[in-house]
Amino acid sequence: MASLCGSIQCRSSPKAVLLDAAVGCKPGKKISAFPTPSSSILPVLLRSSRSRVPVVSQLERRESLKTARASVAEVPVEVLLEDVELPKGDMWSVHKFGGTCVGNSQRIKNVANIVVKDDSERKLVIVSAMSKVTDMMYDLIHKAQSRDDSYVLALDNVLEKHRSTALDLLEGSDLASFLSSLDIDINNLKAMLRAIYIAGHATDSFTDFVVGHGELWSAQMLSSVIRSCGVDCKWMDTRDVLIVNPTNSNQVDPDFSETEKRLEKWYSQNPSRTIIATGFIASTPQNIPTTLKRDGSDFSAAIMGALLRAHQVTIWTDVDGVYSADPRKVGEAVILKTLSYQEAWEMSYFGANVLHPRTIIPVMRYNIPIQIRNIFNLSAPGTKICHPSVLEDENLPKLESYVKGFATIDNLALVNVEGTGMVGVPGTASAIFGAVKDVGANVIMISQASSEHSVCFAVPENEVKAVAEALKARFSNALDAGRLSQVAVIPNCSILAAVGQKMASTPGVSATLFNALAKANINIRAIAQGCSEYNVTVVVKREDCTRALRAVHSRFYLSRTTIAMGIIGPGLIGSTLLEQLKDQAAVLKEEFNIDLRVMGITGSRKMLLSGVGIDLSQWRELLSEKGVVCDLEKFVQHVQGNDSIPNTVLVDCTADSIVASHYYDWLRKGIHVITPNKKANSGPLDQYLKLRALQRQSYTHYFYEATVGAGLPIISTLRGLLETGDKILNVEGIFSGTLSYIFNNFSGKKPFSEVVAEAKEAGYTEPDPRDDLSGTDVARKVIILARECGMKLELANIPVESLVPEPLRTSASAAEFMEKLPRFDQEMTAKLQDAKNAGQVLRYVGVVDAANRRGVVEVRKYDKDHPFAQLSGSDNIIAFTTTRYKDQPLIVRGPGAGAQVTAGGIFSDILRLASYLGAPS
Ligand SMILES: NC(=O)C1=CN([C@@H]2O[C@H](COP(=O)(O)OP(=O)(O)OC[C@H]3O[C@@H](n4cnc5c(N)ncnc54)[C@H](O)[C@@H]3O)[C@@H](O)[C@H]2O)C=CC1
Ligand SMILES: N[C@@H](CC=O)C(=O)O
Ligand code: NA
Repeated sequence: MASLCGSIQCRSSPKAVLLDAAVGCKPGKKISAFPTPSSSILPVLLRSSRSRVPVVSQLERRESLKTARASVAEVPVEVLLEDVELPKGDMWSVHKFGGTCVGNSQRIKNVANIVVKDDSERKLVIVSAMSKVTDMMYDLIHKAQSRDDSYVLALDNVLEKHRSTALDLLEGSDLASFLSSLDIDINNLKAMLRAIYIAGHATDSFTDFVVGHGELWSAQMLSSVIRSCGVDCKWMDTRDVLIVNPTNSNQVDPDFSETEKRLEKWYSQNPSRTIIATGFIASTPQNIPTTLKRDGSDFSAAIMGALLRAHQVTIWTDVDGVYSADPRKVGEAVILKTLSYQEAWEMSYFGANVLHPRTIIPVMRYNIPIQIRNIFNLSAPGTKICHPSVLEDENLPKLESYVKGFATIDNLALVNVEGTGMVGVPGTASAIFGAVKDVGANVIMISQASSEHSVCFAVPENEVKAVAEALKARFSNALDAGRLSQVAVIPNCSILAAVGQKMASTPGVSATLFNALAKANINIRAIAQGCSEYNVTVVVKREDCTRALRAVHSRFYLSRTTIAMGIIGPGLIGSTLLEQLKDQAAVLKEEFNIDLRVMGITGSRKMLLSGVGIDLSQWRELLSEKGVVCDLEKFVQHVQGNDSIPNTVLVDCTADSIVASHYYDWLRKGIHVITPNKKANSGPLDQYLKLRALQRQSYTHYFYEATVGAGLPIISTLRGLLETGDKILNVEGIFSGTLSYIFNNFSGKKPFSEVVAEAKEAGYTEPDPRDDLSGTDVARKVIILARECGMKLELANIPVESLVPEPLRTSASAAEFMEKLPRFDQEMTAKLQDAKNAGQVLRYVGVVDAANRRGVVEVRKYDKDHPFAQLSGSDNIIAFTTTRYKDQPLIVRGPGAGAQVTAGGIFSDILRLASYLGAPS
């Protein structure tokens, strides 16, 4: 029989018995059959040409052939084949192996191995051309029709690739058969390409005929290898079976009933439990070769799976399955274990490299699952695409099961047709889309609000010019008359779609999606959701698309809440924060789903950058060994420009007003800012107001709890009072950890300068301790709280009593100041003695006098039983007197300076940010 090729194993199945009887061999004994030219369609193509190629198609020959030639132990014998009925049902499993799966001889052996190991009763295997071969074949056509002689050489390369693969794979008569059939094919191709060369043109069917050869060769080689493993196996040229009708959109529609008839007939003449069939290629009802176009082999497998009512169609590829988002854009994308047909459909429509939607339709009719598997990672279970009722319970977090994945389409433009003249006018939409159709543009998304003032739709960017021109021409009267105000084009857009079957009828999914986008500061240009609710589609600026994808992906718990952090100023506080982050990172990841990645650390001289996150156990060594000259702009770009992380925060641990002056720009870029640095909030009022206004307008966060009272909840307490409608009358307190420590410990036993040195050593002071002793630091805190209460004060408005001896105020450096301070010890001892004599203690206090809208910083004397006199260590104490807390003020007290508590306050702001960005609370 025509397609018997190589050796086959006799089996004791009914069909095999028939064959066994015919050839007189026992089950298990090998028989061989002669090959036949695979290019069975060629004569059909050339029937009307004057070629010397025989004009009887193999199909026709097969019609008339009632016998097939076979051989036992290489001796040809005639085998009489009787019609055998094609069994259908779940005894069949269908596999499809793409080009990379059969890319070389070793891979073809692997494929054979997988096929042999599949213990299904019957198997049909669709195989693509070896990788790159289809492109090589298209290149032959291209060269020949451009009259480029090098097509001859290129054809030799095609021949050589298959010859050498066959030499690796096959031997004996199998090899001889294949090589002889390959030679015939190549000679036929040579003739055909010559004809194309002379004509300078290739028709579609000529092209389809040529390019389909890759599949013919890989199917023949694979079937030979499988037979050599002792498995009864035949190869099928699907052009003899698969019949399709071209549609006008460069697609084809399978003719299922004709294909079924032909498949049954083919099977009756080629009964086998394992069939290796060519993917991609098919014929028209007139037996003209054609192809199934893009992703054609998947489609071949789906059609065959449906016709056989197979229990499963496995699509073998080189990825572990379908990802929740493009893994090149979202590093944390996960493989989905299951998808419903509709979900797979939507994902692939929106650009996910899943399956072409049409591939799903044939199998969906019979609820046949499609399994996507990685041929290079057999341990990965892959993704199963099936009816929603059989989706496995994956124990996924709730939201994940609602939204399965996200996909994007780039290079789009939005067209907005706007005007009052459209309202209530039937036919407007038809006229708009009629004009779009006339220029052959593909409308990807449509959105129209019910006010009917505008119709907005997305088309591929390269089609938008023609669309806009067509619309302007079509509506020129309406535009002139003002019934339409504009046909506007918004270029550089992308679509982001969230896909999930369970989104239907689940409130809150789109709210969560939009919320995640808002929090990532991404503006949505247009929205569409069909009433199937399987996808929610938004249009965003192209430059925002990847960030948008990451933000929504991370929000729906497909990945952790991941934040890219940049730490500026790894001094005392900064380095303590890095230490705390290092210790807590694993717990945050595992228990709270928060993944904090320090992507950069910059001091004032060197910076260290990382693409994945700095190893915090050795950041000091890395900074000193691998650090580069610091450049704040580059640093910020790097931290924000990370590939896989949607959220960025810069943590300013300096006391630098220049660093603080960048906050506005950073927030505008969507970068969150967290800081213990008081310079921005106590700096020039106009800049402060601008910063806060920006912060309120956007979803970008600016947290600065540690600027007052270090880790103590001062800002948050004040906010809480104000936001719940309380009225602040007065905030009074000891705001300086340094001064608190000094006054708590300066009892006269040690000189004043020594106590100051202790405070510095303990990490309570500002980088320059004069900022503490001068009262400036306290004045800044008073300003910060006053402004928080809505008072518009500048630092200069606060009268401050300085403790820095007059002659030291102009010392060149903090070090010089510390060195000279002992000269003034006696002066301070005298002040202390004055207070003691009066039975009182000295305390350095700051006051926000909200009632009188002023602030003050001064040394006050307090009785020894006053709460302010009871402090120890670096304690701060802050008393809020409000309308609600009038008789007894609300008091917050505790250590208000020091590395651990300050870094802890910053850390807690970072976690607040994570929770605002969607981490579970
Ligand atoms: N020490 C404490 O208890 C508290 C401190 N703070 C604030 O924390 C901040 C840091 O204080 P410390 O760590 O004690 O100071 P520090 O002097 O130990 O550290 C500051 C670091 O910033 C670096 N730096 C300065 N300018 C820079 C620039 N332009 N770019 C990059 N790096 C730069 C310095 O080289 C230094 O490493 C200050 O704003 C301080 O007011 C806030 C609350 C409590
Ligand atoms: N130097 C400051 C540190 C906190 O802001 C202080 O002493 O309070
Ligand atoms: Na605080």
